[in-house]
Amino acid sequence: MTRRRYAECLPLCLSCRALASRRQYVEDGIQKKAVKEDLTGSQSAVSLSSVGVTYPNGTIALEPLDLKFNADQMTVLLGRSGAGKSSLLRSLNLLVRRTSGTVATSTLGTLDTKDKIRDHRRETAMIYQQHQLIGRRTALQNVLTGRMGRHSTLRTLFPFSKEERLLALACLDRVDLFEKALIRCDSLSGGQQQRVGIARALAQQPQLILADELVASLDPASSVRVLSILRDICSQDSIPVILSLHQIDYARDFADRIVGLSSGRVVFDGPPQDLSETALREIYGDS
Ligand SMILES: Nc1ncnc2c1ncn2[C@@H]1O[C@H](COP(=O)(O)OP(=O)(O)OP(=O)(O)O)[C@@H](O)[C@H]1O
Repeated sequence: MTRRRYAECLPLCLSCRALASRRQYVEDGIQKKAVKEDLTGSQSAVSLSSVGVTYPNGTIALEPLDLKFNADQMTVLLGRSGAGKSSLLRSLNLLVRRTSGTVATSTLGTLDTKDKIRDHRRETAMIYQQHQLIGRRTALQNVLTGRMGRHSTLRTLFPFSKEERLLALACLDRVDLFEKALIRCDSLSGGQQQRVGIARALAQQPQLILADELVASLDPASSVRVLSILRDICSQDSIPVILSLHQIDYARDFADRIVGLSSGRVVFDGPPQDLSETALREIYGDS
């Protein structure tokens, strides 16, 4: 970090430390609790009713299914390749066209209007396996892109406010990357990049976090770190986290709930301790 850039960042960094320690985020000068107060306890945060997905080429990715995902619950989707995990995740943020059924959230109700769908997408963070970061931009700049959806197109032409930069720094601090704020993302390790992706998701101030095979290309130590961070966010901020994994051991270690899919159908739904050999055969077959 050059001396000038460090000097620019330092006042923000110092304020950010205080901000992060109080676990409060700031948006447009108004302090907002990170905890989603209206998504408490076992109240359902997002639910699918009879949601089915058939792609235009006739592939049935999801048979009509009913699922509810609660706040402060980390749900892992397990299943063979092609079982329908990504299609389920994409149904939850309405990025895939449903053939049947409805999606509802506890704050917006049934997502049946353009406005509700836009609001839901804005409040749903998606974390991808390949990070989807801009390599030549700093970690801080990448995290700030999580704020884009909060502004009109015209507003995005202007620099981010100090409050938003503080929020982005607090999010980087949350994933232990505060010191890397001004480092280009293509200079970070794969695990660090994935943590920047999580910080960007947090900057979105989401009501729901979805993650598609986010540890697929990480080493075991980085995978455990990333999954631990997500689990902490889920329990401390009461944000439901739903992620697909291929590693059964990680599902057992980190999930509150496991949903097993096979050929677009739910064949297991329960806590990790109930994931028996029989259940695994239902999910993965005998091979
Ligand atoms: N855009 C698409 N058009 C047509 N078929 C699709 C499309 N996307 C997925 N599919 C098919 O739908 C089924 C479910 O795919 P999906 O990606 O949801 O499975 P998955 O469990 O996430 O698999 P993986 O673990 O390999 O990512 C598969 O048969 C797949 O080939």
